Amino acid sequence: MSTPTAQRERTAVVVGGGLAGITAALRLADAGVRTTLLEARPRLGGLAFSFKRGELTVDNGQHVYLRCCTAYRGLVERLGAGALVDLQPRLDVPVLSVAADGTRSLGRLRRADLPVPLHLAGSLATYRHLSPADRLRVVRGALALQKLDLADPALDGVSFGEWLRRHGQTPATVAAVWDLVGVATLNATADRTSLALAAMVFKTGLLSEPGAADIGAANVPLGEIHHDRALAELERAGVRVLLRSRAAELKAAEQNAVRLEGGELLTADTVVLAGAQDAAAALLPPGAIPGQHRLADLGTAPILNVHVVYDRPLIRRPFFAALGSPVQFVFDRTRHSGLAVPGAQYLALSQSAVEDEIDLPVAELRARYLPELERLLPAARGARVLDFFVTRERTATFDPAPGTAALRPGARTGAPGVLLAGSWTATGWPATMEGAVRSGHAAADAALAGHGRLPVDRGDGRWPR
Ligand SMILES: Cc1cc2nc3c(=O)[nH]c(=O)nc-3n(C[C@H](O)[C@H](O)[C@H](O)COP(=O)(O)OP(=O)(O)OC[C@H]3O[C@@H](n4cnc5c(N)ncnc54)[C@H](O)[C@@H]3O)c2cc1C
Repeated sequence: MSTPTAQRERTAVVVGGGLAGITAALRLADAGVRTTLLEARPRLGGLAFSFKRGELTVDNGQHVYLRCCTAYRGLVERLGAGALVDLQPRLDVPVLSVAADGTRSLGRLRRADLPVPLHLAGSLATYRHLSPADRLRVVRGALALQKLDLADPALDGVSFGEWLRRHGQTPATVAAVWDLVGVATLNATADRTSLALAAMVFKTGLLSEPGAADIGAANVPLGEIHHDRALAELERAGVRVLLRSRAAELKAAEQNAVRLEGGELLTADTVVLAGAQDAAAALLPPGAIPGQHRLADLGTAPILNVHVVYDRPLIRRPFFAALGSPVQFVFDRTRHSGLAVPGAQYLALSQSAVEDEIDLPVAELRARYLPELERLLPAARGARVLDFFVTRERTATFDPAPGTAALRPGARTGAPGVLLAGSWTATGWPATMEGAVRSGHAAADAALAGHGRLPVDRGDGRWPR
């Protein structure tokens, strides 16, 4: 005879060891649920991971977060990794452009310690990449954006680009401000982005609190936080972590059962599917969520990272953005990577929304990017390239196109005890670490609801305890 759930220890299986799955598993374990975390790959961290290349430890892609990413910051603290991330005291993005005659111009997107929206006014007023008239246009655009109601479903039917044009934005303002920020955060140009997602990003990041957009990043390889620290903390919390363990089938019944590729069957009251949308589509019982057959319509978008090790230092700042160049953002990775060649510098170019480049051969990317780096950085002209390689993430994010909101399900499904998590679910955020962690909290909150007075995620970044 089976024991009633209320009288025995509750159990959960979390499928997927990315940030969403790590969060959900920790929360469930914290609440006393006997939890198993399955990860198909040999490491945790999902899309935000590191690997070894000779002496270098390489991140698959440069990851940054903003001060307003409270849930991600809360997870980092929960993992005891607060000292392994840095956060700018004040937003400061150097933006470099080089004219055809070689004239270099460095603009700065910086914030002051003033209330919103004045915090950006001084920086915009002197922003070299825009004429005075265009600077005013940006201010008007920002004020119009601030008035948008993020709860209005109509926003998702419009492209950000179309809205920007309707609000007086020019190709110059789109390139120097809206796409400069938007492509990196949304992984699509304004014309291909839902106004709902763009408005969410700009309102939250630039127009909520003065410090919201201060930029942070790990000061160690991502794997030290998302794998090493996460594994240690999950095990400390009592989670059974099974790496190299792919869930092949979910049998939803009174007791849900997950069959591993190797044949093992794990039964659990709660199953959190925390893989990407294709993984969820493969495992969800038929009819578990409305519009399940449309999950594949939630497309994906690529991110490319171009890694170059030079024999000498070329940049002094931790990162800069380029304008009027195929180069988007350039990060100094020397310190994080363990590069041991004295005097050498390791730069990583983070290239978002690069559908037309993601499959180009390395030789072609080298021919495209090395001369461009020489044009942007005069010191590169005499420098020797010690290493050049690329990392390609073809399905880095979901495609943030208009119409996306309707395709993103919430955590709850119609199958009892089966929940969804992942940055692609309905968090309101674009595909980010923040969205992933929020989705993990949402799944845990839904799983734990009705099981007594357990702490829930308050959305303030403090780990529910
Ligand atoms: C190159 C790149 C740069 C990025 N830059 C940023 C950035 O700067 N800032 C930012 O906030 N975000 C960034 N992102 C996005 C961010 O990394 C993701 O949104 C986030 O990590 C997604 O986490 P997740 O847990 O939702 O999913 P994932 O990371 O996709 O994790 C899902 C996990 O589930 C596992 N899985 C799937 N199916 C199964 C199965 N059947 N059985 C077992 N395991 C399974 C997968 O192996 C994977 O590990 C970037 C992404 C990339 C790729």
